[in-house]
Amino acid sequence: MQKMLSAAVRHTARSVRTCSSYVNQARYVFDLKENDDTCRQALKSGSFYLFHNLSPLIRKSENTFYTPAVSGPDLLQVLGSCGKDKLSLEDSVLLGCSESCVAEFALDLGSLEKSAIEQELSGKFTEIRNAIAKINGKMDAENASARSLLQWHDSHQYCSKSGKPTTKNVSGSKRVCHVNGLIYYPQMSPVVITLVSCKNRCLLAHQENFPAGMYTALAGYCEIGETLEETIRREIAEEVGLVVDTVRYSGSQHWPFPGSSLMLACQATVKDDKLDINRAEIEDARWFTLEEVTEALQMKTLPSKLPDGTLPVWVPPKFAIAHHLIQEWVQEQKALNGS
Ligand SMILES: NC(=O)C1=CN([C@@H]2O[C@H](COP(=O)(O)OP(=O)(O)OC[C@H]3O[C@@H](n4cnc5c(N)ncnc54)[C@H](OP(=O)(O)O)[C@@H]3O)[C@@H](O)[C@H]2O)C=CC1
Ligand SMILES: [Mg+2]
Repeated sequence: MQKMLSAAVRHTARSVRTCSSYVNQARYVFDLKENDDTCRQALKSGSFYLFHNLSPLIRKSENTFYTPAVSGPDLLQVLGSCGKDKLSLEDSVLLGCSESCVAEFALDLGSLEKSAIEQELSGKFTEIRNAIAKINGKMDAENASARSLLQWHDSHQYCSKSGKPTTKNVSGSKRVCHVNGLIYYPQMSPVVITLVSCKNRCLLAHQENFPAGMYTALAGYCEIGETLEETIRREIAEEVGLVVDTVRYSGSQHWPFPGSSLMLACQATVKDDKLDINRAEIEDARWFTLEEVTEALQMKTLPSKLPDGTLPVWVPPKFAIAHHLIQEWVQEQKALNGS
């Protein structure tokens, strides 16, 4: 009995510690956002993900690349030798905190000479999509939300009502106009991305601005006043002339290109598969079989040309939610077929 009790206590203690640890982290981050002095203090012991004009710093260790977290004191030293008068730790934006409650920030060093900092930090500032490809196709918070936040601050320097400069709070969770008190919070646009299917085929589309050969699910920005389902119905009708029958939510992703979007991914079905493509928006849209989609999923980004000079169809890489929507459909089809 005693043995069972202590096992139960141990189990409870472990679950409480895990839960309380997440709660502690969430509340610590909330405090950092709300309280300038707490955040100022945290900057000294925080860790920093560094960017140069929105390109993240990546470092190579043996054969792998990673985005290094630079400590506050190390960063101060770099700023000291490369341009202390141009930037300070307070120009950073808060990203969150580690499990051990070390605050994590992002700082864009775009006003400093790139090659000098790269040398100091033993890394390279790399265009974000190339950086993601190098760090094993992972797009984590250091890249996604950091880029969106830094970009938002850069483009919200002035109040749209008074025309006067806005000031960021220490954490960067908002900007304030001191003339009229207006508060600006970082914004993102909701976007639906829908994989439409009809019986045993799914619809993938290619836009003029996509890389050659890349086909993906249909996407579109939500308009004010619309529900998620209404946006899906409208976008599918606008882009390919189909009437959506059913919609099922699948997942979501923060997407930092070109600005900051919340991608809401859904599976949808239609009863009638006759396409009427809106060529102003979509260059091509086609129904694909399970075999064709399975093959496209296995293709590497930018596959080599076929003997006739064309590129085989490929789909977005794993860091895009489109990839997971397509993979989900493939798995469901295979389950239906019993394969
Ligand atoms: N993560 C993923 O897996 C994927 C992400 N996406 C992303 O989804 C997003 C939307 O897809 P897309 O097909 O282009 O969308 P839409 O079909 O809605 O067309 C884009 C056009 O909508 C207009 N628009 C309306 N509202 C906005 C807004 N808030 N921000 C920017 N443009 C707006 C713009 O037109 P105008 O410039 O004429 O004003 C823009 O060119 C893209 O940013 C794309 O990167 C797409 C596919 C996969
Ligand atoms: Mg679209």
